[in-house]
Amino acid sequence: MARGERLRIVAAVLRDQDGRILVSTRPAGRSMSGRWEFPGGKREPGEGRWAALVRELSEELDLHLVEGRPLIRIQHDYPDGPAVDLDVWLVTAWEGAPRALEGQQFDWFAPEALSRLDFLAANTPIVTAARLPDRYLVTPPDFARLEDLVAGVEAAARRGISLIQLRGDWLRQSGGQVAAKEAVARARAAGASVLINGDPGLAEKCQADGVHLPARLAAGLESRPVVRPGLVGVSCHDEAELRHAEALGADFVTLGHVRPTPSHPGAEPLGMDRFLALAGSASLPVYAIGGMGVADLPALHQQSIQGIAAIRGLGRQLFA
Ligand SMILES: Nc1nc2c([nH]c(=O)n2[C@@H]2O[C@H](COP(=O)(O)OP(=O)(O)OP(=O)(O)O)[C@@H](O)[C@H]2O)c(=O)[nH]1
Repeated sequence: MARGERLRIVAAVLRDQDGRILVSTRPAGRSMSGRWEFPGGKREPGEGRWAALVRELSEELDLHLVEGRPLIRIQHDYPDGPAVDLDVWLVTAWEGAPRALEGQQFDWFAPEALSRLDFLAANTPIVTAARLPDRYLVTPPDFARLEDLVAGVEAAARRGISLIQLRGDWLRQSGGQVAAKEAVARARAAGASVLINGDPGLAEKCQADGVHLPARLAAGLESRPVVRPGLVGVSCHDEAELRHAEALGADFVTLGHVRPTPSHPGAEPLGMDRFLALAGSASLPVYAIGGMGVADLPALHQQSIQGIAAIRGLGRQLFA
């Protein structure tokens, strides 16, 4: 392999009707054998990304892939091994039942169980991307009463928004903690995870699923604030903040503002081209934030972006 050349790998995240994800072990005789990975392999010269994935899954597991889209793309340099470009797809339709054709083990796991498996080192962000949804709702700053906010969080969760960030000064004001705890409980009962903006201690008190750090708070940290399995998200606006979030061991970032947004009047937006260039350099899942809506998702998915984070674009009306 020429110096600087990366192995181009395609890999698949297959999710069954129960939300379980298919993973397999590396067969005996291969590098890093016995470790868990997502099925896939090297692209052949001249072969398209999807064509390579279809071939690999047929050769390894006797599956015929029908439909899928890019999920995440990351680069990883193994200290004693190859430099890889991992192009991971979320496969949404396939035919057949898996059969191990290469002597590997395979199994279906609930997303939260994946983090207990001994995966290849490059796979941590892929496991996170496979667990996380493509919509991340941030609560609005303006609402009439705390009860309305709690009801809005519950309504969003019932409508299938499965990742929600509670944000606002109200969190630290009278009644805020009680309301946050109630919002966490009701969202969880409806199948959603809730992160608390800016306060790991409060996240713990509210039994939330993690914390979301504003950039200025992240800047003052040298290590990840919450132990796994709690999620840590970080807001980023430029390359330095993105690199710092990666160094902290954040699970994911929001990156923006992509477009002008009423939340940050007058702030110069990144614009889509700059956003895509920065997001493409990230080694963790990235949500586009700032003037984003559900209509942006197909184009973002094509660029291996996790999804969108939004207040207005994901249900402002729920908090009326
Ligand atoms: N299929 C797959 N490969 C992965 C993942 N994560 C990861 O780092 N890789 C790396 O990507 C390469 C996969 O190529 P491959 O599966 O065709 O490799 P191979 O069986 O010929 O084994 P080799 O590494 O001994 O050459 C390996 O270097 C592997 O370590 C993953 O989740 N799935």
